[in-house]
Amino acid sequence: MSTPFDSILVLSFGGPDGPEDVRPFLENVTRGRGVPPERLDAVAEHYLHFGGVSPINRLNLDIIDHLRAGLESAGIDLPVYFGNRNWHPMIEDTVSAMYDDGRRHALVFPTSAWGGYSGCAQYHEDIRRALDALSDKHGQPGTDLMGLRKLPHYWDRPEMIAACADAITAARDRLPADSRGDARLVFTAHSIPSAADKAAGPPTLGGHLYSRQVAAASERAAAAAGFAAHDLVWQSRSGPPQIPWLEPDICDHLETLAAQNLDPVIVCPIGFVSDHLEVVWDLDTEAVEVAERLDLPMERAGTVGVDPRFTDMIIALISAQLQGLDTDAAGMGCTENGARCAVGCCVSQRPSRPAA
Ligand SMILES: CC1=C(CCC(=O)O)c2cc3nc(cc4[nH]c(cc5[nH]c(cc1n2)c(C)c5CCC(=O)O)c(CCC(=O)O)c4C)C(CCC(=O)O)=C3C
Ligand SMILES: [Fe+2]
Repeated sequence: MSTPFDSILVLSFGGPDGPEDVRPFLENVTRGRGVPPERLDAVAEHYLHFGGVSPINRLNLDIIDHLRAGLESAGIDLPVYFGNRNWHPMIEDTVSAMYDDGRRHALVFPTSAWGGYSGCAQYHEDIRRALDALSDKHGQPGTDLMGLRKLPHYWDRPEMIAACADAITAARDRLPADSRGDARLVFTAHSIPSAADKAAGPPTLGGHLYSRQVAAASERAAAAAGFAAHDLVWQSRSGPPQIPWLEPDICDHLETLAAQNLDPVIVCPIGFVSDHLEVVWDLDTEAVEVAERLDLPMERAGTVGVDPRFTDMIIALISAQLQGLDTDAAGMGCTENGARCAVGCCVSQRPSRPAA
């Protein structure tokens, strides 16, 4: 569909809004993906600890409020919609409502900055699912009805790196003045199965696109914050224990660091744009408990979603598209109607999901 863009869809992961949502939400997340029941029980507990409410929906609505205000100041008159992969508002319902409102060509902003199956390809699958649902409803191919163009990976945008560096500096300033100079900087992102990381990105680039992007973003943010050294670790692992995932885990790494010395640690969740459950539970609860047991002073840096530069970045990505940038020039991850970024790109490792 080559009509001009007439709307924006913010597309995210979704999270429960109350205790009764927790189980059905987790069922949606893990549909046929080999997450053991014990792990699901444990994760359900994490959500129930917060009354069954994930902060993610409210945080996304904040991002959308800022985006609407930013678009207005930039003189861009496009309505902003919100849809999720795993919980309400579900992308299928949102896209259907967009169609009913007369929207025919939307730009899709995903709340993941990264490549890889979970961070990019799965968002393309969400877009295809929504177009399929539209097709079922109207009896015509979804792509004859509407076009949806996902914006590119944005982990390397200068606004992101600058916002992340400032969040690190702010965390360092919260440490006691006499030990700040020795602080150790540790970046963390969501772990994924090692096989999924190996398969991440177009085959021509040799795989490992996700972990390489996270490593490169960490390098840049550390340098911008004035750190000569840093570590990169992973968090929130799920899946059966016999399957390798990216390591080390943040909590294991805190043990390793404490065995060396008790210099304070700054933990920067570079892998996430907002303080959702993976941050407030896995870092602010679990990792904090480990650090306290070890007597290791620890400060967690904020996430970038609340920084005005994050909004500026989304608007810059949108403006580039409004100026007629084609998908190839826009950067990796930008395709129309859920098309893969390249042949064989991020092919899912799960036999239950055939590669498109
Ligand atoms: C790379 C990546 C991102 C970053 C990119 C992006 O942001 O998209 C991310 C984000 C998120 N992950 C989230 C939550 C969950 N992730 C799970 C499971 C999994 N994540 C994976 C990867 C990622 N996940 C993987 C490989 C699995 C295994 C199962 C599968 O292959 O799908 C599970 C199941 C239970 C468990 O095992 O933990 C839950 C509940 C929430 C919402 C938090 C909230 O509610 O506030 C968010 C933003
Ligand atoms: Fe996840």
